[in-house]
Amino acid sequence: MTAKVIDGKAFAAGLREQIKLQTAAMIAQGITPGLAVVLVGEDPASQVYVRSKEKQTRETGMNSFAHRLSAEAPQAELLALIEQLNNDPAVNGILVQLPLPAHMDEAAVINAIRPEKDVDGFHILNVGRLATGQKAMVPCTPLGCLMLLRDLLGDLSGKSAVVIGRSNIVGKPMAQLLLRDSATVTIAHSRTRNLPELCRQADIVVAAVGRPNFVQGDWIKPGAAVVDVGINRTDDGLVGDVDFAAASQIAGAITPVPGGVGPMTIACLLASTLTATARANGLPDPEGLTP
Ligand SMILES: NC(=O)C1=CN([C@@H]2O[C@H](COP(=O)(O)OP(=O)(O)OC[C@H]3O[C@@H](n4cnc5c(N)ncnc54)[C@H](OP(=O)(O)O)[C@@H]3O)[C@@H](O)[C@H]2O)C=CC1
Ligand SMILES: Nc1nc(=O)c2c([nH]1)NC[C@@H]1CN(c3ccc(C(=O)N[C@@H](CCC(=O)O)C(=O)O)cc3)C=[N+]21
Ligand SMILES: [Mg+2]
Repeated sequence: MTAKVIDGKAFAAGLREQIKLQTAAMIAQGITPGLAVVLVGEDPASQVYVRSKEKQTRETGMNSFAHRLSAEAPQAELLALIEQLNNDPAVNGILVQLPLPAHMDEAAVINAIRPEKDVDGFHILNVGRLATGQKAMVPCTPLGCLMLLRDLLGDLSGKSAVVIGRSNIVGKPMAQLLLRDSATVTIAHSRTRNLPELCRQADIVVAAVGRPNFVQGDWIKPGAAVVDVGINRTDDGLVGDVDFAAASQIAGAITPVPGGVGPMTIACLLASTLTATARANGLPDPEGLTP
């Protein structure tokens, strides 16, 4: 059997078209959504992502505000910038690119963002809202994965899902979203004992590990949906966390790397910026862009 290769790049392009239309409708009402992206330091990969975010933000008709701080900037300088953005009515969304330099306290920085403008969904209030089933800003990567899975499978109710990875930015919120859709969710991590067996029972496997080709083909249940979040730079180029060649012989559907989850992350960031703008202006949530 050969899996359907899920075209995240095309799905994301379609999403951006919808966002563009809804942004135009908002601009016609005198409201232009604005996204501020803050980059601390000169990490080359982060610079690439930030440039890509700025470009796509502008292409959808939103305002993009970029702020760059040196790797040595004191945390107080970053907190002062966040406070300025919190109070700027033209800024509806704030993203502070992670990771931050080691001298900064990531949680303190994230929690300084006004939760309504926290388009990453990393603020403690949004984490708690998601966990308790309240209206929240939802992390972009898991939201993108959820959209792909719903599009592929329809109702996720009763499906068994294994999420490999328990980070605050991918694994945990992914598990929360799947649980909210009534999937039966197992979260695996580096201390998990019987990972291949757990995966073999799963209708859905989401891999967010950060190890190239970690998930083996024979871990996959025939016909299962495999979502590969991993971004690993190797001598063979960019590869995911799943052994794609092997897994795509067995899975029902699989996301490629690149061209799978990555483009969805950025499209969902724009979707969340539109959602934040709508909520800030007392408008209904945008159609088809919230979980
Ligand atoms: N496509 C996209 O848009 C995005 C891609 N990424 C990519 O996704 C990947 C994961 O990112 P992130 O969540 O931040 O990574 P983290 O490093 O924060 O988390 C990795 C997780 O994998 C677990 N893990 C590590 N080794 C094993 C193992 N041998 N068996 C089982 N679990 C293991 C860790 O377990 P433990 O907790 O026990 O250490 C941890 O929970 C990375 O490749 C990253 O680049 C990230 C964000 C967005
Ligand atoms: N505050 C914050 N929010 C984030 O969402 C965030 C972050 N920090 N730090 C880094 C990670 C990583 N991340 C990616 C986004 C897009 C691609 C992406 O577009 N990937 C392309 C390939 C890009 C390439 O060629 O390098 C693809 O998979 O097709 C990947 C990874 C967001 N992150
Ligand atoms: Mg991490």
